[in-house]
Amino acid sequence: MAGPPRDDFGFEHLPETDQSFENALQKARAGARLTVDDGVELMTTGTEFDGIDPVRKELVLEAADRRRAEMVGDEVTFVANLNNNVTTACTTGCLFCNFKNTAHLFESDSDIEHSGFTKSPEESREIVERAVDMGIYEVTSVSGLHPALVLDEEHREILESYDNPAAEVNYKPPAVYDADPVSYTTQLDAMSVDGVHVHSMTPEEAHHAKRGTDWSYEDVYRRLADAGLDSAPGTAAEILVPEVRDVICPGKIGTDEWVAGMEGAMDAGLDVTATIMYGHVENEMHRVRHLKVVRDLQDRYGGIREFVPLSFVYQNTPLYDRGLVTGGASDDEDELMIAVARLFLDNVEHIQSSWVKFGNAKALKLLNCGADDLMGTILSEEITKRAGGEFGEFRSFDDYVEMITAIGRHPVERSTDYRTRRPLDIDDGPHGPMLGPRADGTPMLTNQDSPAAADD
Ligand SMILES: C[S@@+](CC[C@H](N)C(=O)[O-])C[C@H]1O[C@@H](n2cnc3c(N)ncnc32)[C@H](O)[C@@H]1O
Ligand SMILES: Nc1c(NC[C@H](O)[C@H](O)[C@H](O)CO)[nH]c(=O)[nH]c1=O
Ligand SMILES: N[C@@H](Cc1ccc(O)cc1)C(=O)O
Ligand code: SF4
Repeated sequence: MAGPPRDDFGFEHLPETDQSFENALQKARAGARLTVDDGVELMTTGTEFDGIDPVRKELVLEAADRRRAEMVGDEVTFVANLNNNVTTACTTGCLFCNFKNTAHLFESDSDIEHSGFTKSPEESREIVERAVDMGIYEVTSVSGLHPALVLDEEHREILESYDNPAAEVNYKPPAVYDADPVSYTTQLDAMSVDGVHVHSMTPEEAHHAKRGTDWSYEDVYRRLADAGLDSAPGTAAEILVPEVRDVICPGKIGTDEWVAGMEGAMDAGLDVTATIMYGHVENEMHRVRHLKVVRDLQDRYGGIREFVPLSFVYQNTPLYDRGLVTGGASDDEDELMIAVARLFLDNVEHIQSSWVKFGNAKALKLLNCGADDLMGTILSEEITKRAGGEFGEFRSFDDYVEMITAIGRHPVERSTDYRTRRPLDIDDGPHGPMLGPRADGTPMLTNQDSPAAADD
């Protein structure tokens, strides 16, 4: 597993508890609320010895699978969606991320080649238009923290009023860059094609959208919602324990700020998701403490629609290049992450198995370890691919129906908030989306599969 360096960080929080595995398992089976120590016992299959005990692991997975069946039944959901990320330019420098390109490479006077992009609002709109024609329900959009990107023109005026905006508030005017991302509100408005659901603005991005002002997260999310935002992704969470963030993303907002951002989004009336990015330098105590932060937030607010465990994709990342990790999570760790998330988060209904991170075979296996959602069609992917992930960028509705039916579960197309659901029958193919604003059941085709491309 992620190897020897994990012991080298001098962490204060270690996977040590006063609980026993047997007690923790008994509580989990009885549906009692788990403590952090209970969670750590389950996640490690017992802290009294090193390594995963295969027999105990099966008992944890079984308990989680049973809990999933009790909480949400045998349906497996997925959403017809598109990822449309606006820019890869970022000034934050997280060590697990290969999505970003250093923002100064995008400046007009830089002649260093790079593989990044910045889309204009018009380009974003065209991309979303095409996907809405294909039947998508949702567009997911997450971006780097581009110095010219502002909430709106009022925000730009405030940032320009600083004496030295680049140093004080991480702002440079669009004229400095080859391409202008304009503003978050303009981009969201451009992506709101025919009322398609716009899922965007992580707490990190919301923090960027309020830099240099005294605006609250709620104010910012309200303005974003007015521009077309429907819900917010709870990425940027990584591991919500300061000593881990200090190692993997020292330039990022802290744990409290992430929680404040999520609260602001929910105060503004938006649904959110929550995530964990695991399998790097952190240990099981960090993972379960993270789950506790999410469970406490959900106790207070109730707006977290799903929890998404993102297994760290290590290949092309600075963490791996610099020898801080030697790999990602093992299969056992992925299974136990999903299972303990299901058992610990007794107040979050849906746990996502992310095929883009796990591949089909493991993603299906994880549906028997506590997960009940199989992500979305996405049509395009940059974060995982650029980090070295190899599981592609598209799953068709027929793929979904076949895979989910093959494991004896029931495929269901969902809305982002899970409130609208449409069961699919394997005998009624070919299958396509029905919930999007222009969806009519026609199968979605990617450029690669389209008849036009085949003629080339
Ligand atoms: C790339 S950022 C984009 C949005 C914004 N810049 C932010 O940080 O919130 C979105 C999320 O992708 C995930 N991510 C980035 N690199 C990853 C990797 N190598 N493996 C798994 N997840 C990754 C992280 O959880 C991160 O918060
Ligand atoms: N877009 C990606 C997701 N998840 C999006 C979800 O499918 C869903 O639409 C959203 O969470 C709201 O319910 N998950 C990934 O792991 N990678 C993506 O690129
Ligand atoms: N796009 C993010 C994942 C993501 C986005 C939105 C979510 O709601 C959940 C997860 C990634 O690939 O890592
Ligand atoms: S995770 Fe987000 S903030 Fe961090 S470097 Fe990548 S794009 Fe930038």
